[in-house]
Amino acid sequence: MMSSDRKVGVADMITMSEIDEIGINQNLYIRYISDIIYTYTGSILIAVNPYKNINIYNKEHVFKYHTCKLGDLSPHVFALTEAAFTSIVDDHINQACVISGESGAGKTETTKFILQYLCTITSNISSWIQQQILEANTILEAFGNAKTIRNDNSSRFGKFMQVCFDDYNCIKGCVIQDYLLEQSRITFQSEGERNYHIMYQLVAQGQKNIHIANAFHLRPPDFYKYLNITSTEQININQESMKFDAVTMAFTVLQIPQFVIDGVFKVLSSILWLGNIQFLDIDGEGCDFSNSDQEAISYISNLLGLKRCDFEKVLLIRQINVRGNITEIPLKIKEAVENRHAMAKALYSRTFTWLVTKINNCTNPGQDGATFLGVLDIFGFENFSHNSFEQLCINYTNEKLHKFFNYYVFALEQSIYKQEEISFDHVAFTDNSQCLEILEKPPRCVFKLLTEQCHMPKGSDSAYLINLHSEFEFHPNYIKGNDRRHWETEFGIRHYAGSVIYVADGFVEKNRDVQQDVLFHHMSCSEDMFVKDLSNYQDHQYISSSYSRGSSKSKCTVSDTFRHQLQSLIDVLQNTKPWYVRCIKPNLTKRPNNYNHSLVLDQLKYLGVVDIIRIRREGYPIHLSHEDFIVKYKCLMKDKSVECQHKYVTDILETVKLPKTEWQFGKSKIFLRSVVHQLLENKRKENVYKSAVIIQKYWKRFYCFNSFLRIKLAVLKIQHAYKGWRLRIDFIRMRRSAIVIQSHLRGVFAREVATALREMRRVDEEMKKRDSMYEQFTTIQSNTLADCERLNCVHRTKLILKSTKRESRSQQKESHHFQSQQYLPHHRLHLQILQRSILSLSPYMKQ
Ligand SMILES: Nc1ncnc2c1ncn2[C@@H]1O[C@H](COP(=O)(O)OP(=O)(O)OP(=O)(O)O)[C@@H](O)[C@H]1O
Repeated sequence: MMSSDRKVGVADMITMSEIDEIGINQNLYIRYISDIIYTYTGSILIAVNPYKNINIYNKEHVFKYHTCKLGDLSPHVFALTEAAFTSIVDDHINQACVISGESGAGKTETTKFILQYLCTITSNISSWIQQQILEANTILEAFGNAKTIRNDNSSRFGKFMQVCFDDYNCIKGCVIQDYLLEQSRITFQSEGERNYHIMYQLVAQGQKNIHIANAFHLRPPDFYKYLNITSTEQININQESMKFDAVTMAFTVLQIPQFVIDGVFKVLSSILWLGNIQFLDIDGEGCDFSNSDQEAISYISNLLGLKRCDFEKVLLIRQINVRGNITEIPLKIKEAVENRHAMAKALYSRTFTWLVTKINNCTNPGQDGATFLGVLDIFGFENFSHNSFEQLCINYTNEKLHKFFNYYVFALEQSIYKQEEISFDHVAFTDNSQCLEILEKPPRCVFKLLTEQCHMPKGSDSAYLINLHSEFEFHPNYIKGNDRRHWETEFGIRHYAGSVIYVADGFVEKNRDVQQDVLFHHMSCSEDMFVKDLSNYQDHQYISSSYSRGSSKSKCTVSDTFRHQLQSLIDVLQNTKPWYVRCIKPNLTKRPNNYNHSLVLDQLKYLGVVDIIRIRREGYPIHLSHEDFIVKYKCLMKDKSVECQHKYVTDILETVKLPKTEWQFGKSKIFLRSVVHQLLENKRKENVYKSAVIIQKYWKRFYCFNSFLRIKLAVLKIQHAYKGWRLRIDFIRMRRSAIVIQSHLRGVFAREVATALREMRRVDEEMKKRDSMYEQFTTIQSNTLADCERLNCVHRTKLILKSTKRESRSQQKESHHFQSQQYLPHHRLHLQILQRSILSLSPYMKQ
């Protein structure tokens, strides 16, 4: 082990003598990113917990890895997620990221990084659902995580999150499946460990906010027994209260109504008060409440909206249904205490399952068969000084997943080699089939024998142990132990990751998981809507029991339910393309820059990393049918005509000058080593890139030309319309002006004509006057002449007549001259004006 004061880097890890010995160092592709170590072996990412914050998970890094292919950039969980996401986009196949490692190795953090990455790269459209998915994690962490000696934020449940995508590859929703919440933590925590985070957060908030304290009857943290079993740690009120605010905020984002949130906190407060009930023994036959219990009972009844008398009965009496007759049996003090613990556990686990269902309802992706990327964050292998039923279930999960991993990586691979008749050296791997058989294979196995005991009225842990010993004494994976003194309390299993000794005490009780039917019956009449809903809510145990057995008599045990869940998980995983993240814990002291070599090597071994490296090196991990190979790599050949597939495939491989040792022909497939495949892929991508550029070029040209034509046409249309409009406007203006001029000229002309007419009329009248005068004169003259004649003064008369004629002629001349002198110019002028007006108006007159 390295000294802790020396900064240890990855280089130290690669040259570790142990890894050299098993000959994998040249295959380990390790790069150093700040202090976190990420490394790939195929599609398996190995991540070493740096135990400190490193700036490699920000948005900048997300976008750096987005659209990059695996291996282009330094190994990173973002690169693996991008590869899985690309596989969804390209192949429309469901993906699964299986994150494993021991407690504190960084599984939960890795899960968060994967979700953060997916939400960021798809956030441009449906950001609300992404926010809800991220906030769902906050709630699950508060209710499902707790401090343990190995990890300050240890997930005490397993989860499989299926992030669903729509046809446009945007996040459509998320479905969460939870596995085996650790219930014992509610009522008991080991030294240095704590209850679930939310308990401390709620109590801390009560310390800061008197209204909350009054509403939920909260007391200081050191008041509650369930929070102070062994831990003497002081809680940081401010910090916990801030986390409480984050949880309530998350509830709001998930659109959970306030009365429901209050209901959840009421149940939590009731659980804490339940822990404070102390019973008084009555002659060893029954029990009653102590004085100090009265406050707790009244608060719990009030918080849960129960009748006090009903609740007291549930605490002190057990009801037994014998052929339809209900018999009431008083509980002894030990039973009452256990019953109270069972109530607390049932309330908490039901609240937790209710929350998961509620989150699923909020983030439901709908009914359509969307593709999904599943992220499995499940408890790692556990081996403590005291291992119980929970450890058996956890280790069983790891066995199941290891088998799936083996199947995917080794067994499946080697069976294909055999089928295709290619020559290969058998790769040995840690096959755990036998261990799984002893745990789960019917009719007689570790879990079946346990369920059998649970269904017996007097089933006990010791009877279970006796059955186990007699059944499996000689099984290679069973350990009865050499020390006879422990035969009545312990049994051991040889797991793939090491032998674990289990203490059988409490197995039957834990597996039975006594349902608090009577309590939930009373809760169904509660005034509190959430409490009522919680009682009506069907626990998955009931659901699975009803479909698996069809009778309500034999309820499923905890292990039955868990096995059902696990099997359906494996079924889902089998239909996905798996990606593995193997998380490694560098030391047991949670310190940065400190690597415990043997600890790391142990984890590498039991996580199957060593085996996987071997098979990657010795095997042919890439296999493609001849057709697929030709379709994929035909682009590398100039001659595109395929006469014989076999020959064409060989031609392709020879064109790229690949050594014959690196590939093999099977019966229907071609098998390639990773190096060869990488080379082919690089060439293909180069080719595809070049072709894509040419296609883009042509398309862009076509697109631009089309756009140009469209624009030109549009411009012409616009010009056309504009010119027409402009001319119409000009014409209207000119016409208006012409009308004005016309009217003006017509006015002038009319006025002049009128004046001329008036003058002519005057001249006419004058002429007529003169004519009448002349007539009068002529008349007078003729009269005079007649008179003269009558008077015989002819001469004189003639003379007079002559002179009168002369006079009259000169007068007439004068008058004519005068007239022509006076009126002719006027007439001429008028004519000229008229002519001019008519000429200037003539163009408009035509119109
Ligand atoms: N990539 C990382 N960068 C910085 N710190 C990390 C990283 N991964 C893990 N850690 C630190 O290690 C702690 C434990 O990690 P995490 O809770 O993810 O472990 P786990 O494997 O999920 O454990 P458990 O099985 O107990 O839930 C975290 O609280 C965090 O402090």
